[in-house]
Amino acid sequence: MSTEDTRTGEAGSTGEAGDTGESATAEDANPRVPLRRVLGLFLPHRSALLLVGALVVISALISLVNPFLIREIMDVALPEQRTGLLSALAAGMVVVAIANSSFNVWQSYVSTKLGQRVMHELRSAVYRHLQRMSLDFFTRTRTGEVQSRIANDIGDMQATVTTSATSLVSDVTIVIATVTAMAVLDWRLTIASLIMVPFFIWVSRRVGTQRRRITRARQRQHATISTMVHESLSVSGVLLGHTMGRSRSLADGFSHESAKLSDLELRSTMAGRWAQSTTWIVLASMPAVIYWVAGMAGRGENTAISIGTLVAFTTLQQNLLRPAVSLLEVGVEIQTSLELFGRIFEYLDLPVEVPEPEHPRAPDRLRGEVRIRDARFSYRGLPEPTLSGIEVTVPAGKSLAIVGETGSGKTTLSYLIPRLYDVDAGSVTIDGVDVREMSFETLAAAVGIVFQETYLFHTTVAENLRFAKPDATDAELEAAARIAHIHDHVAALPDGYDTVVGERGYRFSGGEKQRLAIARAVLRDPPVLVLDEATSALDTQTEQAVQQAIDAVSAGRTTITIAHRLSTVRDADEIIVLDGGEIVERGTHGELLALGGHYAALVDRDANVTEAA
Ligand SMILES: Nc1ncnc2c1ncn2[C@@H]1O[C@H](COP(=O)(O)OP(=O)(O)OP(=O)(O)O)[C@@H](O)[C@H]1O
Repeated sequence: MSTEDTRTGEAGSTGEAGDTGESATAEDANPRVPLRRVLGLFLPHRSALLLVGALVVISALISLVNPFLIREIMDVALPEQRTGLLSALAAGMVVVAIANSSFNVWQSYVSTKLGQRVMHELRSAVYRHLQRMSLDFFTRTRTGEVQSRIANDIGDMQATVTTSATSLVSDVTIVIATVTAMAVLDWRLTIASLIMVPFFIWVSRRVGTQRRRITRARQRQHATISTMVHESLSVSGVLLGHTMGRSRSLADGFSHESAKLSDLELRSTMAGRWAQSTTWIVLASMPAVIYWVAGMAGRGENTAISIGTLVAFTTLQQNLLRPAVSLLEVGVEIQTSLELFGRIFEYLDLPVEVPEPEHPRAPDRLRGEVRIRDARFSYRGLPEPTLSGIEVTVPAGKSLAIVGETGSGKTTLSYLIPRLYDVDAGSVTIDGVDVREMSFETLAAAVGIVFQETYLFHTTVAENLRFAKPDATDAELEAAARIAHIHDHVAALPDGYDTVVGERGYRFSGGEKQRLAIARAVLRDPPVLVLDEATSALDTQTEQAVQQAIDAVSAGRTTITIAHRLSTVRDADEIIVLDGGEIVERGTHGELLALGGHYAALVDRDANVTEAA
């Protein structure tokens, strides 16, 4: 455990690289996201989707009515001075405007709700999936990276998906309907208007690709910034930064990364702006072209275009302006969101390395016999196995101590029991059932762990303890705290069990935090207790307090202790000595001393250290 913590701790000095602790997933990969997969997310909401589509089409069609009313006003009602018809047509125009706006509001409500629902499902799915990832994933991935994908990527997607998808439908409908209406009015003017379309499509695609590239870089930069904040502005990060005199250089490093993000944001916003402006200018000049074409066409016989048609036509053309420009923008936005979807799908596609069995088995009665048979385990990427040929049986209620040099594999072995990793070969069973066959719930009920470094949430003592057992009564909390020898301390605090422990429990001392962790572990009353002993980091008095707590909670349970101080393992029923991931000696304290091998040497060294202290 300690080795691992140091590694992540070192990565905390993000000031230099910002990219330390790179994710296991290949960040440079650019997986093409199939559009079908994105659409698949919306499929379960077919009815809402259809409603949005219908509303969009209706409001687009309604907006087409006005030009025809205008034509009637210009060509019939006004010249023929038919006041009744004029009033009806004018009233019609007002009704159309009201109907159009009402449908728009309704449609934006339904579509935003739909978009938010899909994003919420995606966010939850990613969180749920990441909860199933093994420890391996988290030791390789920057926490800020995970945070950033859930917060920034999905957040940005939300904006693009909800607005882009609806404006896509709406724009396409308006464009098709308007062009049809234009063709009904006059096909020659329509052709003259559409001549530039292929050019616009080409421009949009180019800008889209460019934007996608910038988005990828931008989201990665977001993740870097999140990681830096997460690592260097946490209690541990600040402690390290201050004591190493690196606060200023961390701030400079952050400033550098922040400037990079600003630059990327600017480039992302500006990508394609020139193309958009050109499009706007061309479309806005269209009426001029139309008047010119109409004027020219009007010189021949039988080809004159009525003033009404001309005004109706240019009105339609103005209608086209906004959706046409927005369509080009939507094309670019879709490319952007595909990139974001890609980053999210990448996480969703990560294989679950420690899967929960579909048909779990549970021991008839949990007694707490732990058996490890011929177990082998290798960390990914390491050439040699970290553990091999491990063969241990701890009868229910007995104690096992694991000792060995630093890096010999003690912590790794303890991880195999609660299935933080799965063995590569061999098996781990509890009361005769392979841990791989147990549901996570059964396993958690069977094994309680106290890690070397205590992790507490930024909430009250009571809430922290209840994390182990949400329905625990106050009396149960107190009983657990008493066993762990921490009740008196907590009760003496001004707010007692309602005291907020502070970020990661920094408002408690090391020994107090450990005893809280012990109380938390025994609250569930697990028959097996794994203790990664950290007493070496504590002073003698605190160590005694923690040891008393450990002795108290160990009574009647199977305990597997990773011992860093040999004074604490004398009474263990069995001691195994690890060396290079293999068991090199086993027996009781007396037997191992008599053997005069590794254990005796370790005890010797430990005694010297204690004496020297
Ligand atoms: N996540 C990991 N990925 C790769 N290698 C790891 C990982 N965790 C530990 N190791 C390596 O596996 C070996 C065993 O580590 P482990 O933490 O089990 O040792 P330990 O005996 O508990 O040491 P200590 O007494 O210092 O806590 C070490 O060489 C360590 O560097």
